[in-house]
Amino acid sequence: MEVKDVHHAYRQRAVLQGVDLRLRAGTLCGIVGENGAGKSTLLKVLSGELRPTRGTVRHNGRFGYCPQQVVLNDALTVRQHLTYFKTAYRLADVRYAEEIMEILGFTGYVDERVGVLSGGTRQKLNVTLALMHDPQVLLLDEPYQGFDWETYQRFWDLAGRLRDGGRSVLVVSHLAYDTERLDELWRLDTGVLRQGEAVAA
Ligand SMILES: Nc1ncnc2c1ncn2[C@@H]1O[C@H](COP(=O)(O)OP(=O)(O)OP(=O)(O)O)[C@@H](O)[C@H]1O
Repeated sequence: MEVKDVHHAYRQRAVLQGVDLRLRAGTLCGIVGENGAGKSTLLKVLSGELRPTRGTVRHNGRFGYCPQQVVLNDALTVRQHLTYFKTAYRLADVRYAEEIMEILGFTGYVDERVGVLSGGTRQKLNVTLALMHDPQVLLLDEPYQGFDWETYQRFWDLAGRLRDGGRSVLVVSHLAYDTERLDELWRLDTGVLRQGEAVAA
């Protein structure tokens, strides 16, 4: 994915002011920034949900986006969500989704209605739906919000595995824990990306 000179403003409020980013295959990249720095706005622009006021975003291949706001239907079960997305992604089966559910530890909820799930479990489903078509470029907005410690660790193991398999993974968060797991760390500050502190290989 290649991002060049991306700007975005909401009316008078300039949020992105010249973002440049090259996300290579097989990299796990983190973007941190304070609340309101524009991280979600940037991911919305990268995913195509928002059109930048200036600049370009180019990417090849399958693409996955996990938004910060969980977009689920409370009336449907977990299984019904998988079936719906299987059709949308034109998948032959949901085996890979089931594997992700196993890793994130919520297979026991497959027949539950989403409306009764805890916040953390809803987020696990949110992540699973963004991943289940095995995207080459994966954009995750605050993906581990609400995760317990073990799930949090498993999430990072999964992200590392995807990176090792040649996927590009971009994780956005206001917290920069576990930066040693990242190949690249960027800080969104006054509308531009600046190099974060060096990350050991
Ligand atoms: N739809 C909108 N209309 C107007 N202003 C907006 C809109 N969405 C976001 N903003 C403003 O743009 C700025 C950046 O918001 P954004 O949600 O991208 O930040 P963030 O870095 O993701 O924050 P957080 O860490 O709190 O999630 C904020 O000042 C916010 O109030």
